[in-house]
Amino acid sequence: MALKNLLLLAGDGIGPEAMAEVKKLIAAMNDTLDSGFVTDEGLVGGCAYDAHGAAISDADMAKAMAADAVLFGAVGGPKWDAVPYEVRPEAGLLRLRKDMELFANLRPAICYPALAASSSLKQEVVEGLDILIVRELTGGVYFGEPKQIIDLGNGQKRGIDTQVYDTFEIERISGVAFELARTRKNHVTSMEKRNVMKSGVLWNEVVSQTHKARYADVKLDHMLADAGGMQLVRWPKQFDVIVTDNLFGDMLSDIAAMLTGSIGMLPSASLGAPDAKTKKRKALYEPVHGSAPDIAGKGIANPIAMIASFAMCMRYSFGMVAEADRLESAIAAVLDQGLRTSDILSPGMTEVGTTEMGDAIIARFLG
Ligand SMILES: NC(=O)c1ccc[n+]([C@@H]2O[C@H](COP(=O)([O-])OP(=O)(O)OC[C@H]3O[C@@H](n4cnc5c(N)ncnc54)[C@H](O)[C@@H]3O)[C@@H](O)[C@H]2O)c1
Ligand SMILES: CC(C)[C@H](C(=O)O)[C@@H](O)C(=O)O
Ligand SMILES: [Mg+2]
Repeated sequence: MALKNLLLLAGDGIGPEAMAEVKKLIAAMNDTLDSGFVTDEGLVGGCAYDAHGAAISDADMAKAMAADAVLFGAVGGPKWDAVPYEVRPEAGLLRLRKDMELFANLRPAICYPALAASSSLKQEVVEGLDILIVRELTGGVYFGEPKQIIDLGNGQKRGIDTQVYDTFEIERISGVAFELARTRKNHVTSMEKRNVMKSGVLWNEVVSQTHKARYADVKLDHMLADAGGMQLVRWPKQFDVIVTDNLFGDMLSDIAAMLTGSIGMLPSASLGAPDAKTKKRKALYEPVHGSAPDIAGKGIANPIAMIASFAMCMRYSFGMVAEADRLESAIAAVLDQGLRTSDILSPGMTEVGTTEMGDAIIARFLG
């Protein structure tokens, strides 16, 4: 059996706490199922800055490029608030995305039945929710130039970020969304702000052209991104796949996270294009949440987003669909059993910490 090379980048704050649960799962899978995972580890974020003065070292970057898949925890925290912008913790994640060309970020928001009653929204609004946000991840205002602060010399400064999208970037991300929609409810909603932004006008045009040329069988709607945010909270079940740019995708996926009960529930996959010869794609899997400095070190972080990110890794990087399904079912079963970390706690449920939640999911998965 071919070995499966994983690079683990746990990062800062609750990143290492959540990653510890996935490490236990990987060790258990190797022991009992002979899964053949080989892991290496590296530093990213504030811990990498402390060690090397950079948010990720060239050596760890090279390991990420060579791995079959990268598992990423979270980066950032107040300790590094004052470090120079170029080497801030988040720069490590952005470099990984850019250098690995991970243009497609899949952020599924699923409301597990056991959590429907504990959402901040009404039960009927979120019950059975299963949507997928496809976020463009290597373009837009995150990477557009110029990006700078200019001193205007009159006591004023000017901060500039630039939103840039080329046709091929919009074509390839909308292609991913249409392909995935065909495996789901066959419905894509594209979100931009064509009423204000030129890049929004182009986005709308290219998504429509791609649809007409290659995916006319898929239902396509367009929505202004601000209205999309409102509709996500009003009646999220109207959506199947949402395709949107880097910044809108960042914000809309945090909104979608709360539909599932907590940001501690939302996994993601960041994928590159398949290699022309090997068909393998570079990939990084990470929870949508951050390093949660307010709860770091307390042993109470919800590890489900990290564990579910590993399920996505098995599905998308290794074709281990049965195992991925079983892991997701184990998460659902443990929630059905009433176990809750504090972020998803509701009356009558049993509060557990990060380790107990991880142990319970692993036991269900293996049992
Ligand atoms: N992918 C990443 O590494 C990533 C993503 C988002 C934010 N960040 C960084 O993380 C730092 C903190 O950002 P923030 O506070 O805006 O966002 P955050 O996601 O870290 O936290 C927001 C809130 O959600 C809670 N939360 C998050 N994950 C949780 C979990 N697994 N279990 C329980 N509760 C959880 C936190 O306690 C906090 O109250 C910043 O430096 C930010 O740049 C990193
Ligand atoms: C940490 C930060 C750079 C990142 C982003 O803005 O993309 C995060 O918020 C995310 O959602 O993955
Ligand atoms: Mg975000």
